[in-house]
Amino acid sequence: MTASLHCAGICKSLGGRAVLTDLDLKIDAGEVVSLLGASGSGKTTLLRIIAGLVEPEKGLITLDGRVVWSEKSIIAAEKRRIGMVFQDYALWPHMTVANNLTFGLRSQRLSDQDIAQRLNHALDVTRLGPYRDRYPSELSGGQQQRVAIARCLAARPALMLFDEPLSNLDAALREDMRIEMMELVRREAITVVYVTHDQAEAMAVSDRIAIMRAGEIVQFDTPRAIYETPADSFVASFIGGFSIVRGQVRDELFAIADSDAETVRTPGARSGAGMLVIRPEDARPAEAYPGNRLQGRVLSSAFQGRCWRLAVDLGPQRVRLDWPEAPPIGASLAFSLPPERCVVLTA
Ligand SMILES: Nc1ncnc2c1ncn2[C@@H]1O[C@H](COP(=O)(O)OP(=O)(O)OP(=O)(O)O)[C@@H](O)[C@H]1O
Repeated sequence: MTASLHCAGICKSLGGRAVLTDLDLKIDAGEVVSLLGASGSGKTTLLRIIAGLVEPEKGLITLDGRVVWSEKSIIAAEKRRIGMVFQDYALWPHMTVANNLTFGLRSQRLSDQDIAQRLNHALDVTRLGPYRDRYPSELSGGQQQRVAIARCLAARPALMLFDEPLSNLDAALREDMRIEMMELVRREAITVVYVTHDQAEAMAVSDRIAIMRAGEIVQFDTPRAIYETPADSFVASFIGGFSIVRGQVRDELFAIADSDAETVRTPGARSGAGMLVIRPEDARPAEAYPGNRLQGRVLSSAFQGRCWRLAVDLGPQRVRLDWPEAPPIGASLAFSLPPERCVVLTA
């Protein structure tokens, strides 16, 4: 009973400032979508509006075609069949795990048998059975987060909203928890909106990512499409590891600004000021693409398991490159880039 979500023309101001401006977002049933953006870009506000905890000033929100918010008709938060998982878990400290899970169900006039069945299913899929009689304070952070997710699942939501659900967990646990959480929502085929400011997390969990800047969605696409063709330099700067180099394009040749470095062939790039996106993994030996050769000075190197991540000074600008070895700091390094990978964004 998973639902599609459509937000159209959402406007919201807070403290006299526009936080969301004419925002549109359309999510298919069963899809997992991340809202990715810097702090203050409006992600949490949008999530709270979808949940019904905050009202927009304008717009339309439908769940599976049913209006849940418009200027004329509003469905209360508790009637929207939306579950929410917060970073601080929001469990009731004085209730056991089982009671945390069933408390909300009791107000829904379900039979005892139905409640027991939902409780057991939620405990089962989150592997919390052995902890059913514990209190939240007797559980680890990861276990508490599983209780919050189990509580959502027990309510059989049509849509689940996650607000930075992993940010209170330590690094080692985050990935395990992320995998487990996503396996679960995929198995239950629940539509998910997932707020994060962590690009790697968004890439890992999402079918599509909505990148937000100052209350607007600047790109909405699959992780792969965003990685291959970021819409602009703002989006590219959000994708981990990319370097963005300022310069000028003339006749599909990119010249780095304030530098006498050689030019780089950038097929299809429009003439004028632009930003060349360099993905670290695209660095090749200098002789691989002689027409796309650059030279710089090694500033630092960090071992990454399969390669070294180098910071290289190209004159006034720096780039990050993956390289099979670590040249000495200060050494000169020549490398090349495949022309078809050289994306130029307008400045
Ligand atoms: N109650 C409020 N009154 C006034 N301004 C608010 C209020 N709540 C949020 N804001 C402002 O609205 C903007 C968007 O906030 P929001 O929490 O939605 O951003 P966010 O992208 O979720 O950020 P973060 O990643 O830090 O949670 C911010 O500039 C914030 O300061």
